[in-house]
Amino acid sequence: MKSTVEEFLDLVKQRNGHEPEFLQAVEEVAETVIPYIVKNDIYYGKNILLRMVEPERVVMFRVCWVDDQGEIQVNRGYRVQMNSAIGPYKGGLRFHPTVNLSILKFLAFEQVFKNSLTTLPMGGGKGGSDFDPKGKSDNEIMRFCHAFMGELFRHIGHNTDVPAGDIGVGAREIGFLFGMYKKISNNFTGVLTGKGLSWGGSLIRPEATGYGTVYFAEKMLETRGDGIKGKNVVISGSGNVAQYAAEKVIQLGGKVLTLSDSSGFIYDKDGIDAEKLAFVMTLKNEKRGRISEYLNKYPNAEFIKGQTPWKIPCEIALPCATQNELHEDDAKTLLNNGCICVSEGANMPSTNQAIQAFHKAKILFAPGKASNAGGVATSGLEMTQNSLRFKWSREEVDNKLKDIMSDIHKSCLEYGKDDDGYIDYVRGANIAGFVKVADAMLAQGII
Ligand SMILES: NC(=O)C1=CN([C@@H]2O[C@H](COP(=O)(O)OP(=O)(O)OC[C@H]3O[C@@H](n4cnc5c(N)ncnc54)[C@H](O)[C@@H]3O)[C@@H](O)[C@H]2O)C=CC1
Ligand SMILES: O=C(O)CCC(=O)C(=O)O
Repeated sequence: MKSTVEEFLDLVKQRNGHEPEFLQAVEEVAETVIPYIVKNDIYYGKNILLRMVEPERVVMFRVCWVDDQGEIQVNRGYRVQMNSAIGPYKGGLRFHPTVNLSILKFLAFEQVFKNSLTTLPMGGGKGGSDFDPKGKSDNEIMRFCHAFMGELFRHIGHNTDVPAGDIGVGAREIGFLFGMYKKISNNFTGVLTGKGLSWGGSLIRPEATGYGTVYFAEKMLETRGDGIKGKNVVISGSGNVAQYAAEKVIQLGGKVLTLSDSSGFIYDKDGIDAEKLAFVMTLKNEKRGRISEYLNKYPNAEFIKGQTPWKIPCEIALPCATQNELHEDDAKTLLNNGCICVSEGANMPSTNQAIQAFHKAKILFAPGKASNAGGVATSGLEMTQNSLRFKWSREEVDNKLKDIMSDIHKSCLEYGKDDDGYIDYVRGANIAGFVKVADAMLAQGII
């Protein structure tokens, strides 16, 4: 006899068989949420999860632009508007050659649960393009962003859908996208978040995802009477999330040993301190160089080509680069080396098999939809400030961010505590995120 979870996943597979990342994200949710639905009459028999895996709308469009050599380039643009039951669609834009519908649907699906967990009124969406920003001039980036917004503007709005950044989309790109939206719509509105401080942006938004990931790790460690201070921390990535996760770890007295990019990782056994991190920020955000160039300035560090950093012994691991960057073998290596806490800064960086290994060893493990929700939460705070035509101080936003991460942690405890006291943060986050969206969908009827 097939279980309800298997039957559900078979159906989702029939419809989305060619979308492996999306199926992986759905499987992780279904395994914890379906048993909850079965036990709760108000959700049972209403196909609520089946409705949630179907995007409300998917927009796919052509993006034509001219490169510096005068050649016409053609890319594909997308916006997946997944669920608007609790608020306008909200979620980032990713510019990376690997972008396709499977990746964006997994990200949009995760975003629905994550945004629900933030306690703020935001639905879930995600978008982007297969455009590769690597090696492009600022003018090419600008022309691409303008062309992309030339179509996307029809589908977004401050009460409809509010995009932001993700991989390959940072402050520079948000500026170009916002400029074009404002020009075509003749409207200065909070239609994007991650804006510059002088034109509607919020303090702490650039830091928020990385800081939030570390605040969440602290909350988890607190449940065991522990903290970040004095811990060895291994971080992957060297982009927005990794940089500010590293900054917060350093501020809290932890030792950051690694950072990475798609070419490999650097291992600095003396620790990456504030000065070294400032060098990485300039290298990555301004010079747009490779992480291996760290050794030009700090030759005592090592560069390990083509590998992820999980074999470096640590107590805390923060995967902050990309999806499926931490496999079952990596999880076992981390565990054998004494890792006690994994807080995901990236979206779905650990495979489902790696998560099982962490759960089996009963270490602290937080899925991205809980631990990296600080970024979108602070985007929600940016939207609030835009609506109020007001600006909160750095300290005010940071305190709100801390409170939100603490509330997310409480929600995970409410739905994720096992009989033996172990906290299954995956189950906790999935069910807490589901309940709020499902209740709104039920109240709004079959639409
Ligand atoms: N920026 C934000 O506010 C949020 C980002 N995230 C997630 O965090 C992760 C990182 O995003 P950002 O730091 O914003 O992007 P970013 O563009 O600033 O940096 C991406 C980083 O990932 C690395 N990377 C990309 N593809 C890789 C690959 N195939 N192998 C190894 N490294 C790779 C890049 O070298 C870079 O260090 C993504 O999973 C994103 O979805 C999650 C929540 C919010
Ligand atoms: O700030 C936002 O709206 C998007 C953040 C994001 O893309 C994410 O949480 O994965």
